[in-house]
Amino acid sequence: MTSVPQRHTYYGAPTSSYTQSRQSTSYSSQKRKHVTFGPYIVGSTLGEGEFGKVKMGWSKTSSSSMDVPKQVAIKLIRRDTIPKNSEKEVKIYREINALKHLNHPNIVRLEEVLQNSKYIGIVLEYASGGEFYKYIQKKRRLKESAACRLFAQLISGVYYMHSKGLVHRDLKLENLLLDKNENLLITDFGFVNEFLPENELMKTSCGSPCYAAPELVVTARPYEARKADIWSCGVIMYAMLAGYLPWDDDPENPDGDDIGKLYRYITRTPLKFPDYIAPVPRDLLRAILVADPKRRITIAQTLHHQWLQPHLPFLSVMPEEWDHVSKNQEFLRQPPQKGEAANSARPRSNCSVSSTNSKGEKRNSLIMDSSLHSQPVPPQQSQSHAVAMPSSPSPRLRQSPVKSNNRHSRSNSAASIALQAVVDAEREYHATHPPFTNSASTSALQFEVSPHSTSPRHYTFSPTKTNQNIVTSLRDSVIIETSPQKGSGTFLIASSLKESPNGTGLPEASSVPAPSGHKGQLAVKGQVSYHGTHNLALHRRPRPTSYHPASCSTFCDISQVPTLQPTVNGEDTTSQTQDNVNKSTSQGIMHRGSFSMNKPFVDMQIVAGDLIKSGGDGDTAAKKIHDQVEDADHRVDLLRQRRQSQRYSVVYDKLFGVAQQSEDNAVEDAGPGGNAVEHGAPGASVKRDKKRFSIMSIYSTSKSSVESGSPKNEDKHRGTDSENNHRGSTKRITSGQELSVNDQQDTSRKSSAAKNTEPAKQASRLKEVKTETSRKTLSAISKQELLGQNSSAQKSKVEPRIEPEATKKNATVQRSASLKKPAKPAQSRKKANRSSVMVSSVAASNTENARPREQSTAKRVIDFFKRRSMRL
Ligand SMILES: Nc1ncnc2c1ncn2[C@@H]1O[C@H](COP(=O)(O)OP(=O)(O)OP(=O)(O)O)[C@@H](O)[C@H]1O
Repeated sequence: MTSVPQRHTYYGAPTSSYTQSRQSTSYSSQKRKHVTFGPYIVGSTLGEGEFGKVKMGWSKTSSSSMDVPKQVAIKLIRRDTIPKNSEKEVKIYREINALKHLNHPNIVRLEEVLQNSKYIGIVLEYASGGEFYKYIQKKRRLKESAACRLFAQLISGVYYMHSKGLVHRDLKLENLLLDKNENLLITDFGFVNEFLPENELMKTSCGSPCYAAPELVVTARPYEARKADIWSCGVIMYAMLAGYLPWDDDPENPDGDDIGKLYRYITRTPLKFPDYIAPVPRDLLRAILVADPKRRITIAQTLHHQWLQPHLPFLSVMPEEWDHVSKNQEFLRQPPQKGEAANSARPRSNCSVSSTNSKGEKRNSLIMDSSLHSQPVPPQQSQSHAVAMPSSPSPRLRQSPVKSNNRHSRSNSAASIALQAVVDAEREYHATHPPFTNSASTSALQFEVSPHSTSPRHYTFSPTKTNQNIVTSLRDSVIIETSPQKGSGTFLIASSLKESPNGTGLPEASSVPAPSGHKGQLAVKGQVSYHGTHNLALHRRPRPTSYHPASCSTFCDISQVPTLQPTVNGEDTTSQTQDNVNKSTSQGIMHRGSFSMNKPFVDMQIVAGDLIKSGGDGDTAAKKIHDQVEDADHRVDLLRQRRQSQRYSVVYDKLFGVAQQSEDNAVEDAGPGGNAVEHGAPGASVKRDKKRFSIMSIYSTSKSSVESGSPKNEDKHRGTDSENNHRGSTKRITSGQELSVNDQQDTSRKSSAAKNTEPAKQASRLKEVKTETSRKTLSAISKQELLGQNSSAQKSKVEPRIEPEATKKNATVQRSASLKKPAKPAQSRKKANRSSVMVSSVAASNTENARPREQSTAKRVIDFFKRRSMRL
């Protein structure tokens, strides 16, 4: 099974009381150094791409001491690896310029772009849900409802992008991430390009073989880029539902390495479906995955396909609405921080994060002909898109609640408020509609043109009684209103929904034509159960992201690329930034032709230092993280002290030798940073994380051993090296049951004999009798100890059920961490859960209960020897 990186969750700052108590002592005395980049503390590596590493980052500043530092993903690109006027440079600038213009909840948000003498840092919204393809791998395939929701998000994002005149051209599972609420985020805009209404055909064949539309590969003719994006969306949809890629079963080309063969196969072989894909999604897939781009469904038609009907309220939000909402929301949540430029205001975000650590596995993006098709050099004004502060926030937005538990909502997203509105509408819709009723009632969608005399680009918000009405104006000055009708079970969409003849990508008129040749598919009446239990084994091994390395060479004719602008120094940037802030205030959305592949120097901020280490003084985020690390250190110290205090007694070591060994592992593994990983401190390495999980697995074995409660069970674990650890910990719990009283007597006899060698030689027979007596006494103590140990083992067994508050909290943390671990069979997952509980109980007994008990035991042993030597 493919391994999915282990995740850990950041639970924010330590509790205030703890922070306060530690602040005064350790923090001030010991300044930790953090790697920083501009205003961010740089943490662990999230992934690696073509351009370099993507690092986790924490904003150093937060508005109050209780605020959790904002997390971001920083794509760090070494400047010396980007040759001037190279394809690489173009890709980077493309990405930055595109992201600057895109404000959609399903498109990764660009926070800012920073640079210093060594690096360019693209600061992005942090996608804590990880990579989408791993999510599918973990689940094997998605349930239809989940796939539908995520596909709706994908389509909404792509539609938005197209409406801005941009095409992604490299849509694939690997370029999709998930946020903390499992919402989709489109990322990696390195191949993005602008299409112009009068010239929207492109020549550059880019993308990834398995996701690239056939017209990109089989012909050299210019292609319609939007249609190519739709094809890729179809492949993604198929992968979500099937658990593997379409046309992935050519026996002559099993790995798809031969791209020529792959595309011949694609164009000649009809699309096949596993039987668990229901008719309605099949219909959509058949409409999308049409080799002839002219016959392929448009994105506007896709929006209104029956399969996406449950998400129509969401899909009906117009691009302008996203821009408007996002601008307002930015304003509402980003009060400029002290000493910060207005355009670098950083929104606060809540942090439930996980870390993935994937190596760049996706180097297969393909460029077959990178000559840009008579692409005019974008006008200079296009570079003037700094973050703008809107004049006044919408009062409606201020009132809108954002509920965290909604699926479409992202509390830290650019447009979560609007999302919230559509989520509510969707919920309303779901309440009155059984999910995925497969009837031919497309007429249930009633389209109604409501002409409105508002001026172009004028946004109208209806007075909101509830969040269920979203009124927005279209470019052609028509109000679109989505209003689920209570009671009637009818969903009304009043809109113009016209595909604009100039290719702006707006939806087509009221009737949604069924894809040619597939009308019959829609006419399935009655309810169809979609969630059949078909056996995946019938199909080929699912390869959701099986990826076929490009067999053709990747090249780029950079002679066609517009000349890049010279590097701009910091002073210029400053003056231009202000200028552009002023300009962009009036720029709501991106105008056609404003996209630029030139260096986006406007938004770049110059940051001091080259990923320098800086002191954390006065740095709230650093302080919090430091405290967490301190906390970990402190706990480790306690463990070490405890261990040392136990060493003075040979008998003690003999009695608890195995337990000590096991604990040693724990001490080593829970070394400084072990806890830091748990709390997400910067620099927490995956290695440490692994160690933490290995501790968990050790205790997992212990637990099962305790549960079985028999030495036989323990024997099963004997054998390999790795199992020896398990064995050790098993003994820790079961030693009381395993060691017989006789063994203990022997042990104590030997140790006392060792101590008594000298006196014994000189002693008379009378003394030997005394020694015999003392041996008996020791046996008695050993028995007592043994009983104590047994009861301790029993206690560990019971403790999970009667956890103190702190322990419970700990257990919850551990549980959630282990649940996020790689996909495992149900049984082993259960085991992991149990192990989490064990860890917390053992930890609790280590720190609280066990210490006083062990000290008194040791004292008793010492006392015994004292008494004995006195007697001797
Ligand atoms: N915003 C983000 N949040 C979390 N992780 C991210 C984010 N962006 C990127 N990553 C991680 O970093 C990895 C590499 O990022 P990305 O694909 O953007 O780099 P790249 O250099 O553009 O790669 P590519 O070769 O695909 O263009 C991703 O696979 C993902 O694991």
